[in-house]
Parts: sequence; C-alpha cells; structure tokens
Amino acid sequence: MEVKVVRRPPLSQWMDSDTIGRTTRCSLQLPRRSQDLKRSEVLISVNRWPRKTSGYRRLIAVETSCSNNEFSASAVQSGSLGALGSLDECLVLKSKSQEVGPYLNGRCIFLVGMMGSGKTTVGKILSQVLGYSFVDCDTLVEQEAGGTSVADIFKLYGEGFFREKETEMLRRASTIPRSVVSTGGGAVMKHINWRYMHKGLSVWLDVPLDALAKRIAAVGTHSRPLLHSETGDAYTKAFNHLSSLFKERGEAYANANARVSLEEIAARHGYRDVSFITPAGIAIEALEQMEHFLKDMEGVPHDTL
Ligand SMILES: Nc1ncnc2c1ncn2[C@@H]1O[C@H](COP(=O)(O)OP(=O)(O)O)[C@@H](O)[C@H]1O
Ligand SMILES: O=C(O)C1=C[C@@H](OP(=O)(O)O)[C@@H](O)[C@H](O)C1
Repeated sequence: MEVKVVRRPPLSQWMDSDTIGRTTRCSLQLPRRSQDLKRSEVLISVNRWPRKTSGYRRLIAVETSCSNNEFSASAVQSGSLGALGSLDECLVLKSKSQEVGPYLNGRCIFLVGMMGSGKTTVGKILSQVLGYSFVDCDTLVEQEAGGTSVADIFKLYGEGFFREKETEMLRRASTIPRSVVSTGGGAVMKHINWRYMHKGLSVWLDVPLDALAKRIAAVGTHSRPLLHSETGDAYTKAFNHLSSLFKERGEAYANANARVSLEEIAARHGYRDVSFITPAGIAIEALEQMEHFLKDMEGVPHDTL
C-alpha cells in the first residue's frame, strides 16, 4: 500500500546513482534549507516513460521511496512536468476527479486488466487525484505470506494457493472505502472475486497485446511467474503467453463496469500507436468512463453536468 507523503524532499541535484534490479539508488543534494541533511541516501525506483507527447516533450516519471532520519515518504514525481503528468493533464485530472467524486460516493475502484496493463501505475494516479488510498492486491498477498514474493509463492506453494489468497485479499480490499485497488491480471477468472469487485466499481484497462509485451519485455518477466517459463526473447515469450491468456480471459475482463480502451484513445487523438498515451491520459479516460457508468446508473443525462 502507498505510504502517505510525510515530507516530500525537493528533487534538486542528482549526485550519483547505481541500479540494483528495478531500483536505482541515488544521492541527492538537497537545497540550503535542508542543510542538516546535506547528502541524503534516497532509494528511488525509477519508472521511465519517455513519451513524446504531441509537442515533442519527453515525460519522465520518477517514483520515489525515501527514508532517512528526517523524512519518510513515497510519492510519484515527474521531472519538470509536475507530479502527475503535463500541466494540462494535471488540470484535467483535477477537474475530472472533482466532477466524478460525488458520483463515486466513496465506492472502492477495482482496476482489472492483463499483466502490465498499468493497473498499478494508473491506480496510483487515480488514488492521488481522488484522495483515495491505493491498494495493490499482489502486495497484500505477499504481506500475508510473510513477505514472500508472488513469484516465490507460485514456486513454493503453487498457483492454487496464490488464487485462494488473492480471493481473500480482494474480499478484504472490498471492505476498504475510498480506495483504488490494483488487482492481479487473473483475478477476473473466479466468480467469487466478481462478487467482491461488484461491491465497488470495476474498470478494465484494455491494452493491445503487443504494447503489453513491449512493456513486460522492458522490465523482465521474473516477477510475473506465468510468463517466466517460455523460451525465446523477452518480447516473443511475453507476447505468446499473453495471447493465450487473453483468449481465456477476454470475456471475463468485459464484465467490468467501465472499459478504458487504449486503441480507442489513440484513434480519437490521431496517435500512430498507443505508446503515445501517458498514464495520466489513461487515468483521465478512466475517470470519464466511470462518470458515464455512474450517471447511466443514476439516470443522469450525460450532458447536464
Ligand atoms: N501508459 C504507459 N505507457 C508506458 N509504460 C507504461 C504505462 N503504464 C504502465 N507502464 C509500464 O508498464 C509496466 C507495467 O505497469 P504496471 O502498472 O505495473 O502494470 P500492472 O499493475 O497492470 O501489472 C511498468 O513498467 C510501467 O512502468
Ligand atoms: O495475470 C495473472 O494471472 C497474474 C498477474 C500478476 O499481477 P499483475 O497483473 O499486476 O502483473 C500476479 O497477480 C500473478 O503473477 C498472476
């Protein structure tokens, strides 16, 4: 679960860094008013989305997890473009979330979708703009298993055990109001899981398989045991396995209350492919789709607000 920001260290000058797996360890030179800190060791996991937006700006999002004697914080920060995306996206996110908030009325939001579809990334943005807590179902399972990783749970106890724990964690998450839950890609396959997810609102992040395979190939398959066993290069093995999983799961994802289709967003904006769509842009579309669903449910015409 995301830790609340206690104090956000101002990102100033990078001193040095080295990379351990997906985590980069860096030192930062903090500004004068933090003189007592001088050089602070900060653990940074860097998610780079070098997106060329329409204006050919590059967006680099940096997720920081910091701790030393002075502060302990976890936050999503983006280089020069603000915490959540470009300034335009921030403004739209803010106004959209204010519009949808009353309709959501504290409902828990469950993000569903294939591995790598962005449930965690987009979920964190949504939780931030809505002022909800962020819950990662895989992380809950890992905590329940005493800190054992999902990959090790599969290896040591088998997928059946993981699925049981996943159901229990979804039940638990469904009792947390005002939360955005990132579910595991396979959570849609059990009927009972939908009973819990239908207590709130579910949103399917529908991302084309080739984009998913590219994202997963970029970070490696080690943390996603269902993709790890195939032979071949990282992209091909991810693509092949995702394709067969999607054949089994496609219909189940469509049970979600709202759908965010990256292909449709790309077509609407005239993008050549979906890699031009930022996580903030996806979060905006998720808010819009949720709003449509909730207004339909309450019989509110879409054009009155
Ligand atoms: N819109 C996006 N464009 C490019 N990469 C993305 C986007 N959203 C997420 N990613 C990257 O894809 C990978 C999987 O995202 P993640 O949020 O962990 O997916 P999930 O939780 O659905 O498995 C991460 O490396 C993340 O940085
Ligand atoms: O698709 C799946 O069956 C799985 C997806 C993973 O979560 P993400 O979708 O967050 O990668 C994780 O729950 C587990 O490896 C199984």
